[in-house]
Amino acid sequence: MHNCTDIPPFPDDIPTEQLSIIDYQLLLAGEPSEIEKLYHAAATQGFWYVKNHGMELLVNAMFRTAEKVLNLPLKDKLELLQRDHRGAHGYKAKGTVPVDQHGTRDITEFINISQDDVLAYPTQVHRTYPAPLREAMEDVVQPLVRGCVAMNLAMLAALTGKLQLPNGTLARLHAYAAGAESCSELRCLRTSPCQESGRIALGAHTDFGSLSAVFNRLGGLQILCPTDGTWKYVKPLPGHIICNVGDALEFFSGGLLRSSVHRVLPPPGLQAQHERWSIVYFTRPADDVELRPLAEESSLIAGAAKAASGSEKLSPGFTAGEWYAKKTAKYLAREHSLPT
Ligand SMILES: O=C(O)CCC(=O)C(=O)O
Ligand SMILES: [Fe+2]
Repeated sequence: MHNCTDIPPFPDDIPTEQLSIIDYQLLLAGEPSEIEKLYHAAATQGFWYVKNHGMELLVNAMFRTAEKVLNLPLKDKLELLQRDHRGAHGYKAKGTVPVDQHGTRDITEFINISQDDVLAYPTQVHRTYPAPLREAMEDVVQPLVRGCVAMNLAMLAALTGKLQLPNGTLARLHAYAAGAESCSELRCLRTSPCQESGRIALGAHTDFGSLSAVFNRLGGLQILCPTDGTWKYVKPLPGHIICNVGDALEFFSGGLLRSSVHRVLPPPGLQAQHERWSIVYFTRPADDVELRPLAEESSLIAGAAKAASGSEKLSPGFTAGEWYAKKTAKYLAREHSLPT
């Protein structure tokens, strides 16, 4: 299922959001039109594709690793359960989170792998992981996470300039001093096949951090379109990463960048009979970074934050670590009452 040629095509008759495609190599070369395209996408839809990232082989290997991990017996996976905000690195079983007002549960399981643990491996920072992950750590997980860190830092650097912040400002908020803890992580998700119409696999949410990079093969990801308020699919394109802005970057930018609401439905059309796998890498600020507009560092951001004044949304009064804990608390509380 991880080979794009094996899967039924994404239907061409469903509402689909057109996203900009950013060429990672042009971005690295500092091409002004590419940087402008990225900023525009981040400020309007909050989502875009990235091509020419050079990580496709690692991504395929990570899908194979994810399959081995999530195919472990449920009792082994339950030993990896997320426990609290610190232990949000770990396993979330399917059926633990209500996805609508009737209390219908999600149909997606996932495991969160802490970036701190990956980069420090074999030293353990937060927790241990099962054998299939440990075995792939050096050849697959570490190089993939390093590639994602580099890509997201390159995009943050480009956005730093467009937000008229001094060079290095956003990078600094995501630099984890030696020994400091971060919430950045790699997530592997599996959604059971489902042909029930209207079923939601993963409920509507925004991402907590600054930037997310989504690798998927089958459709199902939808964004709430900012212009007309309707749900639109994001079509997976072979070799392309789907990237999006998270809450932290919306706060830092005084609302200039958009953390868009999204959700996952079972794959559309003929794809619905297949299991859906995806991998997401989340870049999050260091735990102690305060979430608020960076108004002192940029008059552009100061102006935007002022124009949006009254919107508590932009200064929630939390650090990144507290924000993450608050947002995860809702489903961590339910982990121990799994439906059978
Ligand atoms: O599976 C996907 O395509 C997206 C998953 C997602 O939005 C998330 O895990 O935050
Ligand atoms: Fe998400």
